[in-house]
Amino acid sequence: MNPTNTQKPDRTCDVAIIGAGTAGLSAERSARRAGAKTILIDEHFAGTTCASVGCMPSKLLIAAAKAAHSVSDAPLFGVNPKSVTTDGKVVMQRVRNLRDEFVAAAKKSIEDLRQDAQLKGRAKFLGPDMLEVDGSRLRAKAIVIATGSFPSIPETFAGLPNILTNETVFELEDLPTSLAVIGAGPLGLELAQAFARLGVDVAVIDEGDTIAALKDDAVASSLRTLLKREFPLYLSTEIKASRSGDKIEMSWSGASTGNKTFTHVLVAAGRPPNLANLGLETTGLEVDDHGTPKFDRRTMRCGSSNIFLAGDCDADVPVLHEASAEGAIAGNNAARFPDVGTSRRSTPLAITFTDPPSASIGTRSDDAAIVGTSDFSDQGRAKVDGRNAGLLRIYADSSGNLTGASLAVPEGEHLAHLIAWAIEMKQTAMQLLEMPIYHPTYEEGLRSALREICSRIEISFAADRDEGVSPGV
Ligand SMILES: Cc1cc2nc3c(=O)[nH]c(=O)nc-3n(C[C@H](O)[C@H](O)[C@H](O)COP(=O)(O)OP(=O)(O)OC[C@H]3O[C@@H](n4cnc5c(N)ncnc54)[C@H](O)[C@@H]3O)c2cc1C
Ligand SMILES: NC(=O)c1ccc[n+]([C@@H]2O[C@H](COP(=O)([O-])OP(=O)(O)OC[C@H]3O[C@@H](n4cnc5c(N)ncnc54)[C@H](O)[C@@H]3O)[C@@H](O)[C@H]2O)c1
Repeated sequence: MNPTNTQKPDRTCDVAIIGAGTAGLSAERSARRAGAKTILIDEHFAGTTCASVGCMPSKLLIAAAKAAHSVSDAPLFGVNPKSVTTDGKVVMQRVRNLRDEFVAAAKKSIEDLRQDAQLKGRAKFLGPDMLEVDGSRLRAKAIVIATGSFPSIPETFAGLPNILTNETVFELEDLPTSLAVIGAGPLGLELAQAFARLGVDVAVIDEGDTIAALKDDAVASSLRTLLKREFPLYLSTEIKASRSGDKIEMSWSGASTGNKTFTHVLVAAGRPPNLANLGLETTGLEVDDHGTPKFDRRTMRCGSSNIFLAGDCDADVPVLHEASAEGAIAGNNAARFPDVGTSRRSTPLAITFTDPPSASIGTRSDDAAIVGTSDFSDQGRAKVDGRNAGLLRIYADSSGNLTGASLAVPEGEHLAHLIAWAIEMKQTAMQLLEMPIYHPTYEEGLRSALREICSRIEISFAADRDEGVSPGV
């Protein structure tokens, strides 16, 4: 660690937290609860990314798309809605109105802090225990960095008109006419499908071949097939963009070749950590190849320093519940510093809210893992609802202990939680099969995968248990 900065501070505290997002707010609460005098610093105090430009506005747009889709799906059931129109201005206004309510709730938790526990301005390290915030110096015994992430915009889009990111797309007054979505990660796919279902001419283009961050090729392939019924998805391509009047001409080559002019482009090409210009070079922290400080995810501590990381800025698991968990670990340890404790981390769980939703749960321990598969094209309840498609794969070790899963199936967000909780509770495939499952439900779809795992490890069923697998009855 670099030596302590010897300049005289304007203020002092036990724990300074940089960033009032989900992770920073959690860190502040946790440090305060542990008895520390805290100061929470933010450039804007504009509400969290989740509430303002992330989880909540994206789910509001998806909710509108779901309404539109259920109408377009109605003829399948013999229900024929008369003429249906989408009022894009009303769609976007509702997104913003409810988004503003979530933002107001996030801001309220900041307003509730003591006045002397908040500091507005951009923070920069002057040394490992000293920050400069808009010209004033703050010394802290321990510091939590919770500065979030920012949208990466590839060079090819520089200077072009109507280039959107998650930070600007929800400000559109009306739905765009056409939209190229760059990136087939969770962000790109969620918004691409939502806009497509609301009548926008959408295409998704990605330089890689992964979709929705899924690592299981069979599940990814199943989701890819389903999404391609709704909009073109061009993967493994090199992308070029140029101005065409007030529009953007996109061309791509590689696994597929094409070009098309779009009124708007949504760049969803990842969100790297927000760590530039933070003065990290004055801290002496060891950084990885991307410039992110190395840290222990059980303590959130950077090396043997007094500095902790939390949330998207650590580039570990950039989802909300992990930002909140990391904030609590970092804040508690910062307050206890140097008496730092280790915390258990929960089973990895990431969900992408496409339809069907996809999810990655736990780990696929190794190549020898036993895999059980459920094909939802024949699942009873899914057939009833006209949603019978998708694949679910559960992984177990050689004793049948559940280790992970990957899925893209209807109601997948709920099934993903059941599997994650079963893994947390160290359940085996057989133990999960012994749980009550009501009929007819999507949960019944877990059974084929679990039974396959049991049969592979040659676990025989108890004589008083039914071995049957039936899609509907
Ligand atoms: C479109 C979108 C949809 C998403 N959907 C989901 C979802 O459905 N489910 C899910 O779990 N996750 C989702 N996420 C991810 C989730 O939003 C993030 O993981 C989470 O918001 C990260 O919180 P954070 O506290 O790390 O960062 P933020 O909330 O971004 O907070 C960082 C704060 O640091 C401040 N800051 C930065 N630098 C400085 C500095 N130098 N000085 C002072 N202040 C500074 C910023 O002003 C900001 O307030 C989504 C993300 C996006 C973009
Ligand atoms: N449901 C959720 O939890 C949810 C939803 C949306 C976003 N998020 C979070 O938001 C963050 C950003 O999401 P994301 O989907 O942008 O990130 P991501 O990194 O998962 O996906 C980015 C995609 O863009 C592609 N890409 C990168 N550079 C490119 C280029 N120059 N040209 C073409 N394609 C390119 C990558 O190959 C990748 O597929 C992530 O941290 C994610 O966890 C979460």
